[in-house]
Amino acid sequence: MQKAFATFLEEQATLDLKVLQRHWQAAPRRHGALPLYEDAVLGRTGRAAANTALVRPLSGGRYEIALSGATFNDWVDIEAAGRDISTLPPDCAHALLDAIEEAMRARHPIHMRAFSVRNGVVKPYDLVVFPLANRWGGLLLLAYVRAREEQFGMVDAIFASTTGGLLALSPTKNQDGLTDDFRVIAVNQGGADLVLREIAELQWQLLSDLFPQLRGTGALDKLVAVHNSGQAAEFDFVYPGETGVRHFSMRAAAMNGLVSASLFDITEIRNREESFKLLFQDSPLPMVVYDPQTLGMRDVNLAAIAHYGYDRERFLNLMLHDLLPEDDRSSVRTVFASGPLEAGTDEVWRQIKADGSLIEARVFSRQVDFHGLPARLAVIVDVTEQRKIEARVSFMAHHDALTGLPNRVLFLDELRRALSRVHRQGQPAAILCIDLDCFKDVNDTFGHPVGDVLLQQVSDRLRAALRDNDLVARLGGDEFSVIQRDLADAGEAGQLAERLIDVLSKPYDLKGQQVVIGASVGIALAPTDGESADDLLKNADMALYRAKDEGRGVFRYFQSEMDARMKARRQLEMELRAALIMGEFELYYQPFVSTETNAVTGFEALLRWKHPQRGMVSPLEFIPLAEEIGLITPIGEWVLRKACAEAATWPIHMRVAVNLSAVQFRGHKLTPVVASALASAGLRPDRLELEITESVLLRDSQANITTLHQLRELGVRISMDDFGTGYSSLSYLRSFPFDKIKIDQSFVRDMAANSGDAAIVRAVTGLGASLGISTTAEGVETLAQLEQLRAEGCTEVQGYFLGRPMPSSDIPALLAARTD
Ligand SMILES: Nc1nc2c(ncn2[C@@H]2O[C@H](COP(=O)(O)O[C@H]3[C@@H](O)[C@H](n4cnc5c(=O)[nH]c(N)nc54)O[C@@H]3COP(=O)(O)O)[C@@H](O)[C@H]2O)c(=O)[nH]1
Repeated sequence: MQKAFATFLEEQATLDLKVLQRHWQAAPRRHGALPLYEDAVLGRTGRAAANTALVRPLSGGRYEIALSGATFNDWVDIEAAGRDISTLPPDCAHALLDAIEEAMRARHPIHMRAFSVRNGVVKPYDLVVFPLANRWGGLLLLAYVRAREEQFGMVDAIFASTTGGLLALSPTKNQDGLTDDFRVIAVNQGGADLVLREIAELQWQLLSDLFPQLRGTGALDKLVAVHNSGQAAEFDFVYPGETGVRHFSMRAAAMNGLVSASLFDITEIRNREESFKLLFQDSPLPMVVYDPQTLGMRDVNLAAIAHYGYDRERFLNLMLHDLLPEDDRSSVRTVFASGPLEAGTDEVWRQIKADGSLIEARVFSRQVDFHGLPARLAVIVDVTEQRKIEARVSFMAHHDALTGLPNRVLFLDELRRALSRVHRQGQPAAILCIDLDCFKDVNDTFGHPVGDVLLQQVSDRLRAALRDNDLVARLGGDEFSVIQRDLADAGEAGQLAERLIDVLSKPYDLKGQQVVIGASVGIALAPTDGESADDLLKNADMALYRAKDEGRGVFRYFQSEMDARMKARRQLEMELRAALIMGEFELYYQPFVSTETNAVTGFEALLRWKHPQRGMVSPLEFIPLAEEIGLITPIGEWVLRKACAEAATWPIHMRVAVNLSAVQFRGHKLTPVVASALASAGLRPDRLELEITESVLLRDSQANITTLHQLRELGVRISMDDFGTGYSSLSYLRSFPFDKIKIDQSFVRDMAANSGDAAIVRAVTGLGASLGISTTAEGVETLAQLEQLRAEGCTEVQGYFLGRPMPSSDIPALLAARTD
């Protein structure tokens, strides 16, 4: 019945509003202006008059209520006529002003929903504002309000909408008349959801019946205390429910004999806190929580205590920057306080431990909530060891392990830096390349460990001889290089070179061995001798090459013509490599003849290079280069195989002599190669004579003598070439039992004129005879020389007089001619 009446009223009101709207629309308008108040409203509002108010604009954006009906006054809860709208209750004033301004802008009636709140009850209204013209000019506005049926209490709204639990609890007494439990009077949906029940299941029930374990949590006692004391309280409790342990937070207040309580599930927060605690305290990584404002420590984990060595109490009294050395504190304070390290940092901080030792650490920090306050959690990764290793690796990458000097990589970096300084400041610099003379001999004679000591002593001397501004590096082997910065003139580089040669030429004490070596130096000047670091180094190296070439123990400045020579050498090197592949080598054969029978006893194989453009190239030109670049090994093997193969076609008593370079003795491959050459050719080993020079006995002498013995075991003959030209030829005869001594052609050439040479020839032949070693004299160019050698008892002779080196094709003719 009541509902039907309400609907009736609603319909009436709607009708009234429609009437007003129709009048406003139907009213005449002049020139599109708004309808006049007199035409649209005056005497036409009828029943709606109670719901309306006539509003008049004042100056300064203010509005006054000129007339107001009873329903309108109810809405604003005041007699509105004659009032400035701004003095009405704010809920109505705001709604009215919004609608008025909108209607004036739109020049059209505006319909809005407005609310009034009285005594916690919210009432919705329809508010319609009609803009009108005033007959005297200006505007008028008609405001119409109509209450809507629905209305609701504010408390109900909050009660229904909050997801937290809200409860109204009525205390119950026990037999002793004391409050010890509560009955649920009201509970919202949020509360029911929290405890996983329906509202109907909870209402009017005792808490202890609903939640039997609640008493054990202490929560019931606290509610009783709130009721008894009238004091509100806030507390947390843990409830061991059917679905697992849950954490709740409760706020309770006593109210008119009831207790109202709000309940929140804080299980997730507590779990998060627990896992944070677990991750924090049990983490093997040192961690601290600090206040981003004061940098004071809030918490430290066990790993941090162990790592820094402070006890917990002392640690917690520290500020974050107390962990840093004095010098770093001010800058770090800003960095850590502003907290730019959200995702971690590449920066490494120095830190001090309780015992004063310094560590290096990376600090990763992020914002955390610590017991409800903003804080930063810093994870500390100690990188001290890693940094030491990195530093060591970097040092090793840039320094020579034996001497500790910068290596080639660092040297070139420094050279580039020096060069840009030269370009910037215009003051020249010099690069000095130093090579030790006779270092190889020391190594070969005394072994590598002694060679290493020598290199260390050389490094020390070089370091000591230089200014702080200069730099010395070991580029490899016995090669050192110096950067001499800020030269006053080019002469300074020469003076330094002289000083270095002098310093390095002084005797060394190597594990009790007194050794003297020398040094050669090549100098290139920046910027004149090269644009780049590589060019300068290359040119200094070229100058060094020249210094070594010109007698060692000297220094040479780079000159541009050296470059041309070096280029020519490089060209030769390239062509030499190609020659072997292209088959441009040939063997010529020079006979040696018995002084006793005048018969040819064999031939010496002599290498020739038939260059497609340059013609025949002398071995004197290319063999040293082939030795230097290691190409002599394959070339020598080719000579051996070819000579053996051709000798196998000669009369059976004839031998072939093959020259061996000392380089061919390296690598222990010589004996198998000789054996293979003999086997492939089918040549009897005693028909092969291997000629060696003293260089074979100088370098790696012991290993080479072993190889000579192995060759001898094959049945091959070994002869000593160029005898008498070396420093200790006689001593070589002691080190290996040679089959033949070849007297150097320099003695033969001047034998007639120089009695000294004749005496040497006589001594060598006599020595050979007494040791049972045959002697061959080289370079016999005249009959007189031949006769003299025969008279001295020389066994064999060789030279242009007896036959020049010839292609193998000429051998049959030569042999035929000599037997005729
Ligand atoms: N490791 C190798 N060394 C080799 C090989 N082939 C040659 N050589 C060495 O090259 C040097 C120069 O040799 P070459 O130009 O062939 O000169 C030899 C003869 O032509 C020359 N000779 C011979 N008789 C005379 C003479 O009466 N007068 C004169 N002015 N020169 C003469 O002497 C060179 C032979 O010398 P040697 O070896 O000491 O017997 C030279 O050192 C060769 O050894 C090779 O395959 N491997």
